[in-house]
Amino acid sequence: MSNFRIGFGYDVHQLQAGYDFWLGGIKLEHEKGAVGHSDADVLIHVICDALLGAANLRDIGYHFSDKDPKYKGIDSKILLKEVMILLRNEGYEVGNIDTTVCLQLPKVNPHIPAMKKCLSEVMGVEERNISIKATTTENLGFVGREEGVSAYCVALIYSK
Ligand SMILES: Nc1ccn([C@@H]2O[C@H](COP(=O)(O)O)[C@@H](O)[C@H]2O)c(=O)n1
Ligand SMILES: C[C@@]1(CO)OP(=O)(O)OP(=O)(O)OC[C@H]1O
Repeated sequence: MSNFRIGFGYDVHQLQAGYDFWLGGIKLEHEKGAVGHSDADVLIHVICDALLGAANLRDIGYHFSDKDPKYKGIDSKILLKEVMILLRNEGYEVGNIDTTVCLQLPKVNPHIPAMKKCLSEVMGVEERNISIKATTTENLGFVGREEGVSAYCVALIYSK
C-alpha cells in the first residue's frame, strides 16, 4: 500500500530590464528578466516548495537561504536537484506535478516542451508527470502591469 502526500507551492519574482529571464530551467528572450538572490526561476522555486511541502520538509528558503552568498545567482536547477535528493532520502518518489505560471508577456506555451524536457532530466521524473500551464491576469495587478511573474504548483508524492 503506497503512502500518498500532496504539497503546494507559490512564489513571486519582480521583472526588471537588465536581468535574465530563467523560467522552467530555460532562458527566455525578453526585454525584462526576473530579480532574485538566485537566478529567480519562479517555476522551479514553486516546484521545490510543493515537493518540500508534500514531504513536510519546510521550504526552499529554509534549505537555501537568500542571505547566503553561496546561493547568489545560483542556477535553480541545482536547488531542484538538491530537493530531489532530500525527497528521495526520505523514501519519497514524485507521482506528478501540476504548475501554472502567471505572466502577462511573453507567451509561455511555445517554450513548454523545452521546459518539460529540462525539468524531467533534472528531476528524474517522466515528462508525462510534469504539467506546465500559463495564464495572463488580463492586464490586472502586478502580473498584468508586467511588474512581476508568479507561479503555483501542486505535487503528489508517494512512498512504497
Ligand atoms: N504568458 C502566457 C499567458 C498565457 N498563455 C496561454 O494563453 C492562453 C490564454 O491566456 P489567458 O490569460 O487569456 O487565459 C492561456 O490559456 C495559455 O495557454 C501563454 O502561453 N503564456
Ligand atoms: C532561491 C533563494 C535562494 O537563493 O533566493 P531567491 O532567488 O530570492 O528566491 P525566493 O523564492 O525569493 O527565495 C528562496 C531563496 O532561498
